Amino acid sequence: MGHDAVALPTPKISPSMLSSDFANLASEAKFMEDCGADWLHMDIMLFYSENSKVKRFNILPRESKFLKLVRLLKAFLDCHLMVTNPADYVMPFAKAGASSFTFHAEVTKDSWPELIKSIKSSGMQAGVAIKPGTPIEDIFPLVEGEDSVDMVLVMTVEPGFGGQSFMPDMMPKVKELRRRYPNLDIQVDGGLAPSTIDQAAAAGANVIVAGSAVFGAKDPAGVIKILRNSIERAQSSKIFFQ
Ligand SMILES: O=C(CO)[C@H](O)[C@H](O)COP(=O)(O)O
Ligand SMILES: [Fe+2]
Repeated sequence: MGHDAVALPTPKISPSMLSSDFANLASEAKFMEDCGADWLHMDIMLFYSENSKVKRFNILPRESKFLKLVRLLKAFLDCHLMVTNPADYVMPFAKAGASSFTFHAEVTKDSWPELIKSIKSSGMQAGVAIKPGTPIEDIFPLVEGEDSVDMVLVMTVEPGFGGQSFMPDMMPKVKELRRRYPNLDIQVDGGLAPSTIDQAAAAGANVIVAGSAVFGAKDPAGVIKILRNSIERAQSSKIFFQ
């Protein structure tokens, strides 16, 4: 099938709640929806804490109050789990109303198929994330296998913090994914902003996480529009297939 016949996945803008006012999560979520957000991105970080013994986490997995509030808004909750034991989080997140569950490829090599199966059978979409140092080839089996993921998240910063600089050298990974899988949801996370979005769009990303660029803007709705327009432009020109 030529690329002209391929239905490219729709652009989705997913503001990262990591940059929101945690004391007012529900109203911040509603505000993002009003600004045109498609999804809401939630970061759950216990990744480093378990190794370094530094307890650092953002939204407690068992604290489902926020998830329930957002469920009332019928938002799509895009959950990015930077945890070393993602299987333990599947049921709590499914029960709390998460829409998608993205785990890190670096942590669960032995149990990928079981993990994906359990995420999907509990009613969530499954995603796999890779850190900047992880080669893209590592996750091809997860996209092609019988129990395959719905989305690949290419980290464009080292996981851990909002407000870091976008890593353009991650774009060849995105480009390779888009070339191989024209209709896969490809997410980029870290440092996405009006100044960096065109690089991600040209590489073929269609799901854009942005925290500081959206929440720190005077006009968050305007920023969301700029991000979306860039993806739409790249998709209509099919620049990433050239
Ligand atoms: O996963 C993350 C950090 O590990 C965040 O989603 C990401 O950093 C978003 O923040 P920003 O857009 O400000 O870079
Ligand atoms: Fe994230």
